Amino acid sequence: MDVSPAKVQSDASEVGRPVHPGGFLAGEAGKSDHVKAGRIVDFPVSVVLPAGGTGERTGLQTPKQFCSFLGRPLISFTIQTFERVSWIQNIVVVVAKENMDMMMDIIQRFQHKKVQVIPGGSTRHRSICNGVMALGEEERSADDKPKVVIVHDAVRPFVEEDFLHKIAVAAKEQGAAGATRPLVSTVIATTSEGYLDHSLERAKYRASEMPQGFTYDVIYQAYQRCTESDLEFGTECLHLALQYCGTNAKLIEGPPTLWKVTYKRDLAAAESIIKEMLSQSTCLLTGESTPGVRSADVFQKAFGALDMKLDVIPDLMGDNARYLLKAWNFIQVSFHSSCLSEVEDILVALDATNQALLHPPIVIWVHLKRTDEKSMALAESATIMNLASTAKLRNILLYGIEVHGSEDTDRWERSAPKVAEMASALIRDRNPALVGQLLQA
Ligand SMILES: Nc1ccn([C@@H]2O[C@H](COP(=O)(O)OP(=O)(O)OP(=O)(O)O)[C@@H](O)[C@H]2O)c(=O)n1
Ligand SMILES: O=P(O)(O)OC[C@@H](O)[C@@H](O)[C@@H](O)CO
Repeated sequence: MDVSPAKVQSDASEVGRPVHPGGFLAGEAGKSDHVKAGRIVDFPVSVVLPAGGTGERTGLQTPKQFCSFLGRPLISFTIQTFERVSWIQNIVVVVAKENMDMMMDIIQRFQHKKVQVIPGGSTRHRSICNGVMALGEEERSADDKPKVVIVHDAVRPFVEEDFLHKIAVAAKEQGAAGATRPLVSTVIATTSEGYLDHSLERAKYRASEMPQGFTYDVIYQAYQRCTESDLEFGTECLHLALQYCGTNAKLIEGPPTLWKVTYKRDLAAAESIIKEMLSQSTCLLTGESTPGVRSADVFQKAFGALDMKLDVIPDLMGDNARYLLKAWNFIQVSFHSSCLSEVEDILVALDATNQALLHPPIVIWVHLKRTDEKSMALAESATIMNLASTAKLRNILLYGIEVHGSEDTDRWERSAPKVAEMASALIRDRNPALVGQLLQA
């Protein structure tokens, strides 16, 4: 299936609630202060992200690292996770020559920092080798060279700063360190005729994952000394460190989120996790209206049941403006169709923060109508459609939910849970096809 880099359509089925992977959400910014969090790293660390593959096993024309989710290529999520780590000095992204221009465009579009792009090789080892050599280039002064190099597949977007810290410190102490995961399937050896020769005792083995860390000298020497056969057929950097530098890597079991996007199903799983992460926090703007305030408890209960955080505030004025940088999603409860101006204010404020490109927010207008109010005139429903079309160009998705008879307390109590359920579904599903629609609760 030829998927344009612009989007990956998938029927991402829930893959279960993910552990919070990686800090690619701006809200994690405070956590990247390693000093405050007790993560002291007093030596220079660089990263090599091999991204020079073609992703054949996905069956797609677009290499998986460039497949997009919610308008953003997978590799951009991975880069952002690393660039947000303050103790990482620089990131070398290794891509196939024919993809270097596209990679530069991605860096520019998503304003990635600390990133250098270099050409990859015909195999993963050759690409990683190119990345390591680039860190040691002549023009870099001796103190520019890193003490530790973290190597991480660009198609493993969900890595956490805590784990990176463990790998970096272990690599500095031991010379090499690697992430492992328990084996899910037993490993068996086959005869040349394709029959079972023997099976390995699974408890004694682990899956080697990424990130891996090395002192610069170890990984540099390992690639200087390894053979052409290693470069052509090898898949394990830790092996090169042992074989050519006598360095036994420290092995650290990592979280389940370290998995590598390899097959098409992994793209769907990655999209589902990214959506989950972007839908975690929402701000309910009740205004000063009684029904709006009354709806708070109902929404809190509904969102809480879905493990979605909901903060309730009257508006985004004053100190509450901080939510524009913090929460990714907003629900504006209002009475009159004229209150679309409140929605417009949110859209303008969100646009001004320039966050939407990296963290596309959802804005939902909940319109509480009194029985005597006529249904929105065509012009008014066209207004929300127009607003939504403009907002979508800025990666902001706007939806509407209309509730009738809200002055009738009982009726509102009955419909509020439904409204909350619809709002949480819109936030989680983020379907661009529904923007501007005025759903009826
Ligand atoms: N010549 C290569 C081959 C792979 N990689 C990178 O190494 C990582 C892990 O490799 P893999 O999952 O095998 O990626 P592909 O080789 O692209 O996948 P496939 O084998 O399905 O083609 C990926 O980020 C991939 O882009 C690389 O930098 N250079
Ligand atoms: O073999 P592939 O190119 O699919 O993926 C590379 C993986 O082998 C590698 O990332 C880990 O096993 C750690 O070495």
